[in-house]
Amino acid sequence: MSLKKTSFPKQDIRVLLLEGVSQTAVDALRAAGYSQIEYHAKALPEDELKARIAEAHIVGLRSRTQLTAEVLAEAKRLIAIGCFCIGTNQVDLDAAELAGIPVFNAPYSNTRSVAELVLAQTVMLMRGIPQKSAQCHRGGWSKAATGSHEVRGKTLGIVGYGHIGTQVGVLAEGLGMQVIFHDIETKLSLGNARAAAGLDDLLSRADVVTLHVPETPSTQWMIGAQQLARMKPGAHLINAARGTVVVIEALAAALESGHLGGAAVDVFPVEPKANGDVFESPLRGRDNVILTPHIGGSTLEAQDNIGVEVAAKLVRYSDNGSTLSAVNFPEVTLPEHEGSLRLLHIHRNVPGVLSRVNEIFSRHAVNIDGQFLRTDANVGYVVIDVSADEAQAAAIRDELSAIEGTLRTRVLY
Ligand SMILES: NC(=O)c1ccc[n+]([C@@H]2O[C@H](COP(=O)([O-])OP(=O)(O)OC[C@H]3O[C@@H](n4cnc5c(N)ncnc54)[C@H](O)[C@@H]3O)[C@@H](O)[C@H]2O)c1
Ligand SMILES: O=C(O)CC[C@@H](O)C(=O)O
Repeated sequence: MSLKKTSFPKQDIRVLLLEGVSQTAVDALRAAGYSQIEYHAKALPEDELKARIAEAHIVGLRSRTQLTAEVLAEAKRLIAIGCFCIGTNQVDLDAAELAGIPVFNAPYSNTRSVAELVLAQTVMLMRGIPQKSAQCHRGGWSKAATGSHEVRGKTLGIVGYGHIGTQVGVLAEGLGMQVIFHDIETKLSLGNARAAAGLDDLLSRADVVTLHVPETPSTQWMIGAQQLARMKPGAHLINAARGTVVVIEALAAALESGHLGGAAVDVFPVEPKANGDVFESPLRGRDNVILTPHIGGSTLEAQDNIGVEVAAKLVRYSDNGSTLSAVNFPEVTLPEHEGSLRLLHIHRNVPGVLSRVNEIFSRHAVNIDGQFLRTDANVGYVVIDVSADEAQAAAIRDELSAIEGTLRTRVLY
């Protein structure tokens, strides 16, 4: 296979894939010429993570690996991070950006999987199936309709009306539910869904409340004892968002007191690092709680799609410099650079850098075929296509690297 040359051969680019990301990612990376792939089925302990990431140019992970500022400080060679999931809260996005490292994710690939699970849990909880199933497992038999309800005509309250929340709403309306939602942004209502007057209003009206917010400072512990007390007696809570959104001890207390009828919880404040590790939770042992090991988005369909999508974003950035859909970085969509060398310069967004960049190019008297620039509050990303030979490009790159405020430079040949 003839491979387009990059600043150093693709075959030398080391890709570290963690947490058993789908084989489709490995296949896509190999097909694009990336052969140095280190694959781990689990998350690594922090010490090992630091040692492995120090060697890596690209890292791929799911929700368990914490890429803190401390871990990223070890990642001297890292050029890109791929979160093979929706959530990116496990990465210190600011620290990554200030190290000149874009972070990519798969914002839609497992949306449907989560929505289907939540819909199923809504039906199960409203029918009291978790308790009935547990009873049968213990040899019991209680064939009563008490506490068992159709979902038709009941109210589903969706907190966070984004990609997943809206899908859940559409599916729930298909079963005849009334959908209300609460979001901090003004959202277009799909179908007959209606915005609630606020979180308290939603909590006091819904038969089932389902959470679909990201982990942010505004969502941390947003459902505590006070909010649970506002829910209707006998109502149910579903959390497939993030474990930090619900105060789990308060949820356990609301279930213990009988105020809530049941819950389905997929995400936890502390989750085991690996399959087989012990799962500790105050919700364990309760018949009216469906517990799942953070598998809302874990279907083969979703994982395969995520593998393809995130690998493609990493390859596009590594080969071409394109940062389209990066979650922490100025987004630049770039054409191919056939016939030109492409220089990438990532710098702190401070005054004077761009004029120094341009001064270097004019001094070298190379023809500029294209220039692309995007900035955000922290970082500037400038991409320059030039007609130059490799020696000129290397000289320019060295001068660019010496500009104060430079975070990273690369040449794509
Ligand atoms: N359990 C799983 O396996 C699984 C799978 C996928 C996603 N998730 C989680 O679900 C979250 C939501 O995913 P999505 O794709 O729908 O995200 P999204 O960004 O499309 O939607 C999130 C919505 O929440 C809203 N929001 C943010 N802060 C809020 C607040 N304080 N109060 C009310 N609304 C608020 C946003 O405005 C947005 O509309 C992800 O961030 C991830 O953490 C979990
Ligand atoms: O695959 C995972 O580990 C996380 C899945 C989910 O929480 C997501 O954010 O997409």
